[in-house]
Amino acid sequence: MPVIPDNHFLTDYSQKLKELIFLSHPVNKNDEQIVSISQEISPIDLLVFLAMLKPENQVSFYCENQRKQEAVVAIGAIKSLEVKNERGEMNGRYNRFQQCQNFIEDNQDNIAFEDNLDSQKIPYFFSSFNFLEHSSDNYQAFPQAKIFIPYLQLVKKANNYLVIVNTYHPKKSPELNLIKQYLKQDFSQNILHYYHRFYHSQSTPSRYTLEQSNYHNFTDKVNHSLKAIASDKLTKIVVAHALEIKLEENFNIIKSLTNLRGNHPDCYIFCVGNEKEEYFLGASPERLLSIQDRQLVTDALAGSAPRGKNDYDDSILGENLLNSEKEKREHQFVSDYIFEKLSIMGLSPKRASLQLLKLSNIQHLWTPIYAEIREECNPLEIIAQLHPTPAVAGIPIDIACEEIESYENFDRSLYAAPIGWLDTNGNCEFIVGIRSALIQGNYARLYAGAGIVAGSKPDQELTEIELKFQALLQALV
Ligand SMILES: C=C(O[C@H]1C=CC=C(C(=O)O)[C@@H]1O)C(=O)O
Repeated sequence: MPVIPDNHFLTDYSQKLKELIFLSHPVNKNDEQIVSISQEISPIDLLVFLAMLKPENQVSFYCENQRKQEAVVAIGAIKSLEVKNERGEMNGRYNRFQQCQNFIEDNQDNIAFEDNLDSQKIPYFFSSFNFLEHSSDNYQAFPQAKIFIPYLQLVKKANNYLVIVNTYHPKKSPELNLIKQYLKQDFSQNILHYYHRFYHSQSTPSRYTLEQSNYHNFTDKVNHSLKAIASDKLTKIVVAHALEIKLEENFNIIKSLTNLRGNHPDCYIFCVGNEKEEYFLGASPERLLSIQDRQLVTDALAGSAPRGKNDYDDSILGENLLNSEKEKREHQFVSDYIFEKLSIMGLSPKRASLQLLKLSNIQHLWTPIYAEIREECNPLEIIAQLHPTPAVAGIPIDIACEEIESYENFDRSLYAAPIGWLDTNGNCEFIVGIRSALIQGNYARLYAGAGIVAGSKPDQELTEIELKFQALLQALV
């Protein structure tokens, strides 16, 4: 029988653990080795782990795929790299990915693994990139590229839960032994029990004010894009819109993520937090790049329809989507682009047949694309080639990005951008940060976009982005 200690101890437990891991941490002087220790624990909700163990003003990363029963949480940065604005840089489009790759190469041999940890298969590098490699905004919540090794992480694979602490405390030091003892003390029970009290004491935000909806801006942008398409400047462009809302109190990040997870079991639920308690979160159905044991998978995802109110309506909507000449064209641009990019890299990609991806609120045309990785290929090199795909930018890519920059009156930040993790062995999982929002205290900017091709109708595109916003609003407020 597990003994549940009294509340004083429980409060103390997570507090003390945070102190040991984050506060009383030695400063790295001469690029010392990072010592990595791990402990298998009994099951715990990763959001509980995040809520209870993230100290204020520490960076964080969370990504969960319920279908695959996989999730990761990373808290604090023991080592990190930020790449700021790259306008005017030579080869700026690829440089930020290259810099992050260099960071991995410089650090991956500098981690000493204790225990029998199969370190090769564990995410160690957590990363996010802004949609564009530069920005004209004075303030940016997230830099153009960021990669970090965390102090504390939790990795879930099916029913296995592994806590990892990365530290500069020397091997066999008393501090390291103390941390190990703490991790062994019925960790999950201790964290969970106190969390229930914490969670129920949080208020539920309800009322919000719409700071800006300006949907006419969106339809204006669609009309403008249709003209650019008619004049052959572009073939496709993804027009995005930002909805700004304000609450009376701060957004509750953990509750929002819990709601997103409940409402969107087929999506990746994700959240990236910076040192200023600003968060970028969402429920994305789109995988940019997954590599596991040299098997690469990516998604061509474009073309949308709502879900039906009953099975019959739903299958009609699905059939219409599969047979729509305009939606298929919009989709094909994406599929061909990804296929071509992977082929140019010498990866011999293979496409599955076109299918429907049915999500709780929307359905999409979907072509999974597979390839086998050669030894010399590193994941960030592939991401540099793939991002942005025409599912979030357009065709031709460079012209679409120029239009996006000059016509969108907001910074995309991490919207539609690569967010993911890598291990020390070439495995990775990166998603595309769509169906997402930037949260700063009681303010949120929600993002949604729609692909525009010849034949797109502004009203229908507006309905599509309203559907996407609705899903986010339901989770956030
Ligand atoms: C750019 C977004 O979605 C993309 C992914 C799937 C379907 C899309 C579409 O049908 O327009 C978009 O290409 C977004 O949701 O903000």
